Amino acid sequence: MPKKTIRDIDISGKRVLVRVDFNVPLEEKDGAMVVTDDTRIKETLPTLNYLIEKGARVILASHLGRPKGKPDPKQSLKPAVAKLSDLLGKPVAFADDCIGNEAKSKALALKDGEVLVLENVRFHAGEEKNDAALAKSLSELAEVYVNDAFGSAHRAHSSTAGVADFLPAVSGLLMEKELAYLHDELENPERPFVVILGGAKVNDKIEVINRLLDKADTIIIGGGMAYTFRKLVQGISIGKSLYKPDWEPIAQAAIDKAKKNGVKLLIPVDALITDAFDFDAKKLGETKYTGVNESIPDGWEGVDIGPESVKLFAEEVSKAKTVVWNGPMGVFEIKTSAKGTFDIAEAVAANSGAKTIIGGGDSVKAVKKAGVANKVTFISTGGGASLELLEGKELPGVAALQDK
Ligand SMILES: Nc1ncnc2c1ncn2[C@@H]1O[C@H](COP(=O)(O)OP(=O)(O)O)[C@@H](O)[C@H]1O
Ligand SMILES: O=C(OP(=O)(O)O)[C@H](O)COP(=O)(O)O
Repeated sequence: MPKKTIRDIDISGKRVLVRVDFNVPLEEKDGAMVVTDDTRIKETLPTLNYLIEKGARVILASHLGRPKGKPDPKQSLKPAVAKLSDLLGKPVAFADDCIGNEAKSKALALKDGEVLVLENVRFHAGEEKNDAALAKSLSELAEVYVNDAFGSAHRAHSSTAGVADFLPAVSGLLMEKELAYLHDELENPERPFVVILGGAKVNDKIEVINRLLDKADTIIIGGGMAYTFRKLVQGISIGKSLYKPDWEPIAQAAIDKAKKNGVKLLIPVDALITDAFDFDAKKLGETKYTGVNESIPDGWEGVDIGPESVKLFAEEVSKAKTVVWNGPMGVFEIKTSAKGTFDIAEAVAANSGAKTIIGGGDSVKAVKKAGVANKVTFISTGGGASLELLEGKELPGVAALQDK
């Protein structure tokens, strides 16, 4: 059922609470946090400019990172505010808490066309629990709620879903664009349909594989979840690579279902490994490639796929007619472990005969860093959200909005 958008309601002069997904990659530079990929901010500009032109008073809410329900200066939205102000070419106000007196008085002080950003909603433990009291407090800042956070639409949280119980709720233009494209293009994808999964959010994504096995012809697995599969299929030991015992039965069920459904499940056959990994300092210790199907020694961990895996995956990608990719193949933020991700980005971009869709905050950053973003068909701001849409799930952030 199509949802009402900001075009369907009168918003001039109204205070409008817009949930955006400004969960952008940050890096520390000279002691300050800076945005290293502004795609998610840029993509909200059509909505924000529309609201500004119509004279709405715009209040933006977002999460950033996973701060575990309490304030963490490293996960503040302030760097995103600086970026937004540059992009809009006007000042943007900021409130240090998403609810409370400061947020209220700053929201009430807004004039037509002015913009206020609220601090990270996940600084409150209620956000991820979809706490009604938090949703109500957020709703009291505004007269209308707009959800433009496609990247978070698979989360049923206070600011993505709960708040819609208290305000008229419609979709923003980015949300509308993402849903229209992904829904239409992926309903009956041209085959072979190849899905590439990677990244670090294994808890979220490993569950998705099961349902994608009913849709895709090939599923390629790289990134953090590959090691559980390699342990099971190749019988190798995986050192201290990303792994949880809970993932084993889920991976085994996927392996069995792939066989039953005749879906090709491709996993890496080699890896770049390191004996020390400090993500914040962007540093690896000693690194080396393993041989094919070789175990990873104790104390070492896989941080990228190796050259033989790249060959295997690229060959499969070259034969596809539709490719959906979410999740980097390795820790691409560090130069030494970026090659696998960049090589796969090149392989996806090289298949000009296929529809190629890349989704997710970090995946999009990786494809841009690889310099091939203009060669893919569609860039989505949502990773988990696009996968859940592809699975056929109803996204709670969309379900909460008014039908047309
Ligand atoms: N083998 C690995 N070990 C640890 N982290 C990894 C590994 N492979 C990829 N990553 C990390 O995964 C992160 C992105 O994961 P995720 O958030 O799931 O992707 P997206 O934001 O595109 O949805 C990147 O920061 C990358 O460094
Ligand atoms: O970055 C996001 O998702 P993604 O990594 O799947 O693209 C969204 O902002 C959701 O963040 P979350 O996975 O911490 O809920």
